[in-house]
Amino acid sequence: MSMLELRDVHTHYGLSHVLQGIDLRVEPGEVVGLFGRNGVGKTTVMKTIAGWVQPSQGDIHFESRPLAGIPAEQISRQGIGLVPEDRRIFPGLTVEENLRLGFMQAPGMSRAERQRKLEATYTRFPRLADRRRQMGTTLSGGEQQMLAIARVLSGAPKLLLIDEPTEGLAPMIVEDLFRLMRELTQDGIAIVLVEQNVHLALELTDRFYLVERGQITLSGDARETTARAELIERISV
Ligand SMILES: Nc1ncnc2c1ncn2[C@@H]1O[C@H](COP(=O)(O)OP(=O)(O)OP(=O)(O)O)[C@@H](O)[C@H]1O
Repeated sequence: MSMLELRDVHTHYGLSHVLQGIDLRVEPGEVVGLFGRNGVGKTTVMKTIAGWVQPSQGDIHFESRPLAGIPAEQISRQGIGLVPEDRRIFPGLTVEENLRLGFMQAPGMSRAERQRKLEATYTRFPRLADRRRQMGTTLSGGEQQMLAIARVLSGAPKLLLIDEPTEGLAPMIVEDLFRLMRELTQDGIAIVLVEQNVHLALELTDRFYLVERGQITLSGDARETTARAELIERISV
């Protein structure tokens, strides 16, 4: 069994049938790209995996355990971290307080361990270290994205779901973010990435899925030239 498996997953918002039978898998350490136009349901796939919304039908398994119907906090404790599109930096809290809230997701961590993790986070994200006493919401867009990722990482996820991380960011920051995501995969973390910049995302992606109207209509190996070409063609029509 794969690390994560979705079988015939359906999700509704009220009467609106948004996901209409999603089948998807993620292997350990793999980067999976989830592509598609606006409004086709990519964010809903991510939220359904993380338990932020509940599927109305279908099975989701993470490390062979069923996830569907389990509360979001519990899913996060099992090792799935969602970095949402809107970043959700807590207003009125400093960078460090935002990070400390992330540690609360990690089960059974001692105070000393938490402090060590915090220092390790600052080593990986020096810009956050410089700004640790600054209010989180006063950071630049790129720094807020880093903070959102750092906060989720403090829960020690095995699988990260990252939703449109580069939206509205300057090209240099986008490069930093991709460098960071590459480092995370080298640490063995699997990633599901939703990204509008398909060409850039494909450089990091091992396998991809194309979502159209709540269904997966194409999937493939991102390293294969023909599969990549088909994806790019399908997305640009
Ligand atoms: N909370 C909600 N209540 C009702 N409808 C919603 C809700 N969230 C999303 N939708 C609708 O579900 C559909 C899929 O939205 P979703 O955000 O998953 O798409 P997406 O592919 O991630 O789009 P985008 O690239 O624009 O973020 C859209 O039609 C959207 O309007």
